Amino acid sequence: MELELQQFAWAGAAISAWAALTLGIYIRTQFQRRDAEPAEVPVDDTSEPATLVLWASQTGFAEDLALRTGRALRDAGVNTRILPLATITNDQIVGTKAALIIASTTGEGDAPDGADRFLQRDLPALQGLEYALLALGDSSYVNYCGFGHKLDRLLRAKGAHPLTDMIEVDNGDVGALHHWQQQLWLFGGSRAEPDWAPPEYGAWRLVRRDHLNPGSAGKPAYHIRLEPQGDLPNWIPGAIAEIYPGPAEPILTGGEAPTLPHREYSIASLPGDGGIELVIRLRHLEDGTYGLGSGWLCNEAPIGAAIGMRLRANSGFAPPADDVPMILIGNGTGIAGLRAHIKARPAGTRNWLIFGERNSAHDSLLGTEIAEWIASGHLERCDLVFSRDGEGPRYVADQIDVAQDEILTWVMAGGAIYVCGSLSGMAGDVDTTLARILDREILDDLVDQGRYRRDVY
Ligand SMILES: Cc1cc2nc3c(=O)[nH]c(=O)nc-3n(C[C@H](O)[C@H](O)[C@H](O)COP(=O)(O)O)c2cc1C
Repeated sequence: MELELQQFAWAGAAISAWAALTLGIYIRTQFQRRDAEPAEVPVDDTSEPATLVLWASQTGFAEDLALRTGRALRDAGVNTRILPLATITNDQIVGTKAALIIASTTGEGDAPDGADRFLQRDLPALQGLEYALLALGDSSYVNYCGFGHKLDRLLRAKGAHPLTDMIEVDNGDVGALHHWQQQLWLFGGSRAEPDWAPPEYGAWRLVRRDHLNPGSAGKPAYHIRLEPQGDLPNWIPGAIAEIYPGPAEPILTGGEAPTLPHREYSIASLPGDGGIELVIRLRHLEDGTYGLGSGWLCNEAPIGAAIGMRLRANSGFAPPADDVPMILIGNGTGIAGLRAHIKARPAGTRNWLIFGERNSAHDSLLGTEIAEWIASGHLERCDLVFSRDGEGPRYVADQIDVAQDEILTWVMAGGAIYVCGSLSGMAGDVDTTLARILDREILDDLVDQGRYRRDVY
């Protein structure tokens, strides 16, 4: 079913100074209240100074490694506090023994959302602090481990002492992780811990592959469904599927070690759907071949094929409480991550979808389902923005600009903003527009409060 761009009511007037001021005060007050609560209570109530494990994560891997690191230290009896780098305060550092920092890089050498504020904060307690740094990255990016390097420079400049050289982890490299694990004994960890290994792939089956955009001027996108060969695991919206991008029988049943790097996709379904659903666009490479993961799932794997997949929680894109109004923003295959959230929201919750694609005639990804959500009131408001339809705002950032008064109203009502989709051309423009409407500092506060979350790629 085709959908027309929904008419939006707009107040017409520019945002008044009054609204911006009130919003600032409102969000700051909330921020202070939240900030006063400890992010995590240490498990052991000893007088021994705590060792900090700090993480900066965009899609959950650094956070996951921080939890493993913290657990390994606690198992060895070390008083450990695991905290996000983004919100660490000077008081939380004062009197601590050492800091183990795990930080990924996102964008083009950028800090994960909110974490760059650490670089700007006045933290005299860093002087003399001993630390170790694990930098996660992917060497196919120009700014390999860019944020890790930035952090390392800053820590040294502020007088902190590295106990070891920074360890770079290229695309989850197991050897580098073992290296980190071995260094934990310097911080009181045990040398007897078994080696960390990535979780094993579970056995799934490809049961459906529906072409979502026939006739599109863009590349084909598919709605893919996988069902488990054993028990269905549990997950919550935001979770990520790690797919083995090739024939999986040898690793699932033949005991062979995986030879290909995994590929990650936002999960579009809920456990109640009985399977994992993904929305994937077939990526065409310059040499005429297809992307590794998208080529396997969209083109090569026959229906019925065994698929190796493991799930990873992503607390950075975890759902808000039901009473929090939710603004969901995205484009293209970003509908996947948004769909899981929309489906999980109970009836009666306030949800606003702002979604962009090319042509309404061919690119209304999941258009029938979106129409049903509108009809049932599950979406209180829906703005579909088609860049090539030639009328109205062209991109989601333009629509946000047009609807800025209502965005403000939703945020002032305690709303949260979730963005899923492409980093270049969407998430960056959305971020700039939101910062202009709300003020950059307020947007940063929303990040700290978990009310501005992104799953962008
Ligand atoms: C959108 C995106 C941008 C990325 N940009 C970079 C980069 O500029 N440099 C780099 O070394 N790694 C980059 N990476 C790789 C991540 O750092 C790597 O996947 C890391 O394991 C993610 O950890 P996290 O889940 O804790 O965020 C990028 C990953 C994504 C998804």
